Amino acid sequence: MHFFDFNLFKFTFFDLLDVLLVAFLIYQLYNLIRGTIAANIFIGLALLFGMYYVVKALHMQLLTGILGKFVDVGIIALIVVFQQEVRRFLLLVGKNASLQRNRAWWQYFFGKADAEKNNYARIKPIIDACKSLKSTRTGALIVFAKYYDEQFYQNSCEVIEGKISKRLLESIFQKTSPLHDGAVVIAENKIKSASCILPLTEKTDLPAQFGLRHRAGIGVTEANDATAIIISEETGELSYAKQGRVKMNISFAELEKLLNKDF
Ligand SMILES: Nc1ncnc2c1ncn2[C@@H]1O[C@H](COP(=O)(O)OP(=O)(O)OP(=O)(O)O)[C@@H](O)[C@H]1O
Repeated sequence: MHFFDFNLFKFTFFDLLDVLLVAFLIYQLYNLIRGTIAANIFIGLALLFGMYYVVKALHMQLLTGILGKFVDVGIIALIVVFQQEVRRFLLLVGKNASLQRNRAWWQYFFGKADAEKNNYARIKPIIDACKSLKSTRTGALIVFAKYYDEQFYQNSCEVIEGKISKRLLESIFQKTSPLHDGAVVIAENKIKSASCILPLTEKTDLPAQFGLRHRAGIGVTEANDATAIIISEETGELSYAKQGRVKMNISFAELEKLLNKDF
């Protein structure tokens, strides 16, 4: 009689790799949906799947039949329900293999000082504009898109295609400007568009003072490979959003560091 199957405990290097990769994917998934409404949906679906296997093991025919209908369309339902999260996940995976990254490594080894000098020249007008907007308590939302998705941005934006300058940014966000409502999108080293209406985050754990501007600033970084500076009209505070998370009340020195890294 066969009591114990030692083959069950054969653990190869690839099994270990398999477990580590699954753990990594679950961790990334957790990071993506943490604090969002999707986390509740995910728990709901996990319970449904769990229940299906329990009732199946207990041979409860009727419930197994009903729950089985949901489980059968499992992967398609997951993709439909988590459309935004799947998009963000794929962006995250793709970003690490992107040409932009490889160029950054190249610069790291062969031309760091030069790259930093150029970068400072690029970000200075943005920092100067933020200083001025903060001092006048002018609300602003500036998005830095790694990839300018025409379909995503252009539907709701005014096309600008202008050189990045302090005065242009100030003029756009001035309260009497027809373009001041909405976000400015910077990509390909240009102010691509202004007055953009962006998707709002569905996060439920944000500070009470965060209104639509902050929600839009966080939302765009969830749906796209982008970061965003948010200047509050109410308090003049600067926040920085990246991958759906937000750093509040940052200083200009911090902003410079963040832009140096992300822009
Ligand atoms: N979907 C959106 N996309 C881009 N900008 C938006 C969007 N919704 C609102 N805004 C901008 O946010 C402004 C309203 O900001 P609101 O007062 O609700 O935000 P807030 O996060 O509390 O910021 P503040 O501290 O500046 O008041 C609008 O005038 C508009 O410019």
